[in-house]
Amino acid sequence: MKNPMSLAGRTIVVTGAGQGIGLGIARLAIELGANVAAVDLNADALHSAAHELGEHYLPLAGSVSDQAFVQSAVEQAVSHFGAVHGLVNNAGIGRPAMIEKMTLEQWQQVIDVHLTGSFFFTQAVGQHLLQRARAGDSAPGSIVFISSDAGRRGSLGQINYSAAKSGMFGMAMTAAREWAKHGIRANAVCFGMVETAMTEKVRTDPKFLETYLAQIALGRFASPEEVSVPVCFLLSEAASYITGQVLSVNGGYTIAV
Ligand SMILES: NC(=O)C1=CN([C@@H]2O[C@H](COP(=O)(O)OP(=O)(O)OC[C@H]3O[C@@H](n4cnc5c(N)ncnc54)[C@H](O)[C@@H]3O)[C@@H](O)[C@H]2O)C=CC1
Ligand SMILES: CC(C)c1ccc(C(=O)O)c(O)c1O
Repeated sequence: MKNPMSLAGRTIVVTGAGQGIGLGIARLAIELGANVAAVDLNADALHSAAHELGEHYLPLAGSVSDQAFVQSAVEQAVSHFGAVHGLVNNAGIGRPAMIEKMTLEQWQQVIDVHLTGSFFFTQAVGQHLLQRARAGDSAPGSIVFISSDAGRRGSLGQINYSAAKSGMFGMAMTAAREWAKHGIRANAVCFGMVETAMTEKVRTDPKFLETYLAQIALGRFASPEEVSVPVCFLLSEAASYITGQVLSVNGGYTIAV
């Protein structure tokens, strides 16, 4: 029997793949047999992973909030690998400030990357998946939106980020509803605290550290490697009956029915 978690012969676009969780997802997807079109603003980071990840890895440097770049990145992925079967909207930034002090620039930068960037990629990849569906492919692909518990329960100093991460749920559910009849699935994954550069300040500040750890049922933060597994699961045929869902991967930071 074929391993249902296999991504053999699939091409996945991963945004924010230069480091952290995105790089973890790219590595695991390739290990599971996929080709990965890796998108990031940081060209040096992308190119330094190229040697390790080999011929199944296509680095594409640019911003997710530049629509012309997004269109061209998806075209390059299709022409290089033949088709695209999956998308992970992972690129993210934080621009923290308390509500009363947040500038419009801080608000807008976060919205542009998380929401507008994910919209551009979902639209461009979605158009390609729809084309394949119309040509007879009954399961053309799967889209994963990377969200956060900040979008479920709020996060101090992050009204921009929390709004963007709640928005990822809405985008996943809408894409799932619009495209289910074409066999295209869309889900969101909601992470708790993962050990990456993005959270270094919070994780290493004794003032925040104890408060956070005390709220996580498993009592520890996650590694980028372990949170990449459920993302690849959702991209794979093992998740063929899962769409429109928000999967928490947070060590029990939020527990609810
Ligand atoms: N680290 C954590 O604890 C959590 C992270 N997340 C989400 O996971 C995703 C990945 O986060 P991390 O790996 O922790 O962050 P990170 O800061 O280590 O990596 C983010 C990557 O996105 C890239 N990026 C930023 N803006 C971009 C743009 N405009 N276009 C293309 N690439 C861009 C950066 O260059 C970087 O390589 C983000 O969406 C984040 O919000 C969600 C919950 C918790
Ligand atoms: C509330 C979630 C887990 C959270 C908290 C803090 C940060 C950060 O400092 O960047 C995040 O990115 C989060 O997703």
